[in-house]
Amino acid sequence: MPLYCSSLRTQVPCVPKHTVRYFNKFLSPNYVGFKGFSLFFCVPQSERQHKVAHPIVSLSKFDRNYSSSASASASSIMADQKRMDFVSSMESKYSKELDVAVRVVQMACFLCQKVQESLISKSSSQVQSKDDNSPVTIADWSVQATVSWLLSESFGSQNVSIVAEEDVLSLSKADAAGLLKAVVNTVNDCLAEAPQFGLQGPEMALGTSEVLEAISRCNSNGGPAGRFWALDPVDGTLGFVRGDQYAVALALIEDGEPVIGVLGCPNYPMRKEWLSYQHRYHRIISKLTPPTSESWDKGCVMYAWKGSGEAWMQPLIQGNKKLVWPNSARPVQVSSIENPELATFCEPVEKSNSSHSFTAGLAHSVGLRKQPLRVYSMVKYTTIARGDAEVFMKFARAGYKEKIWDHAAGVVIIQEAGGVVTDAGGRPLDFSKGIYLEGLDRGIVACAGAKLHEKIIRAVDASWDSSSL
Ligand SMILES: Nc1ncnc2c1ncn2[C@@H]1O[C@H](COP(=O)(O)O)[C@@H](OP(=O)(O)O)[C@H]1O
Ligand SMILES: [Mg+2]
Repeated sequence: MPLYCSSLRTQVPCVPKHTVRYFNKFLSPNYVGFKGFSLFFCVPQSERQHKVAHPIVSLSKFDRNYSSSASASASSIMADQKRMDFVSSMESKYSKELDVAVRVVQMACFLCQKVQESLISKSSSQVQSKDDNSPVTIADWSVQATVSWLLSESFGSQNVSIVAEEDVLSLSKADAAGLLKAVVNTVNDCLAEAPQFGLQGPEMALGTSEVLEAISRCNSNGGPAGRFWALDPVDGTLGFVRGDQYAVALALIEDGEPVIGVLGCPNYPMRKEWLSYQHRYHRIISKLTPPTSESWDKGCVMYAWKGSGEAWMQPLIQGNKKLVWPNSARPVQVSSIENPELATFCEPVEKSNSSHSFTAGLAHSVGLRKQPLRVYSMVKYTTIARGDAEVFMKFARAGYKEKIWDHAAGVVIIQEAGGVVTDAGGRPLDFSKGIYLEGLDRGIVACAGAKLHEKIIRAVDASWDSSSL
């Protein structure tokens, strides 16, 4: 793989020196036109799939234009300057949060992988049912405790407010002593590995009360003002217990808007065609031909911060390797396919979560010809952001209220990867009204591009009244 490590080091006004950036697209390997800071790796556009990145932040679309527009007018340079100042200020505002969030999600994925292995190889006795009959496992509580503890340690508990899916009610019941013990052990086993992820674990193993405290500290109700984290410790628990796709979703929401999105997808296959296979089949094949330590077979953490114009994907930490930033991160981008005939749409596996018959009708009317790709969890957002599918549609039954933690991280990532996410009325999702996406119009439509999006929104309008939703 031709990789250019540039040692160009010159100064550019208005960009903080600490900001190390990855130059994307516009740079040729021998590029010298932009009086840049430390250029790390510059790879030609044709090598896009092999690009290796990057520090915590990246060049926005603006920056790319800026650098290539030698003939820009004075006024546009001033506008560019403003925009660049804005990007730089946002970078310094969120860089620590993004760094910590990605490391924390890496750790959560590590935890989930271990629990999923043991769930599959043993029995399903570790799977509990919640009041709404959805499954919950040791992993859900353990990830919530681990993320909550690590965020509090990193930013100070007084500065951390978290909205998350799980509570401690069923864990605290008298007959749940075994379950609670397993959660405490799982959390401590995971936190013991914190240095591998560049984070600091506790000096001594956490006790039961500390673990329960970390879980129940995630009791924020969100809202329109201030900062809070939205966490879905294991999104797609059904996929998780079935050995299939699931995600760890962490978003930072500020004044009602998601500003950082991080999605850990431990089973996300690097070969897109594997998404349509039964995961069990993939597991068998992986066992027969195990990936080498160098090959990136499956599992990633995808992340973005609002306004950067970039979304990134890094592999999960394997074995005893240490997470060294940027951990071979690569930029991801939505697909450029606009023709519905060539587009793939994805939707929930469970028809109780989204009407398959309604989306089939929509697909037909807009000319989507391919079989739907049914995927558990927010991995569907990953699929769009990475360009492995072009459309994601979800139409829940009437009365179901979507929760913010099921969407916040994915929305930032798709938008920064170049895609569009709205409700079925074409409006942005509203994360400012508490734990639910209040006012959501009918369903959720995420697309790689505006043209496909528009077609689907129009088709929803045309067929809604005759639907049974
Ligand atoms: N009846 C329902 N309608 C729509 N979504 C539902 C639902 N019941 C559960 N969900 C949500 O769908 C998620 C699973 O998504 P998917 O269907 O895309 O795999 C669940 O998250 P958890 O698995 O975190 O509980 C849950 O939030
Ligand atoms: Mg969920």
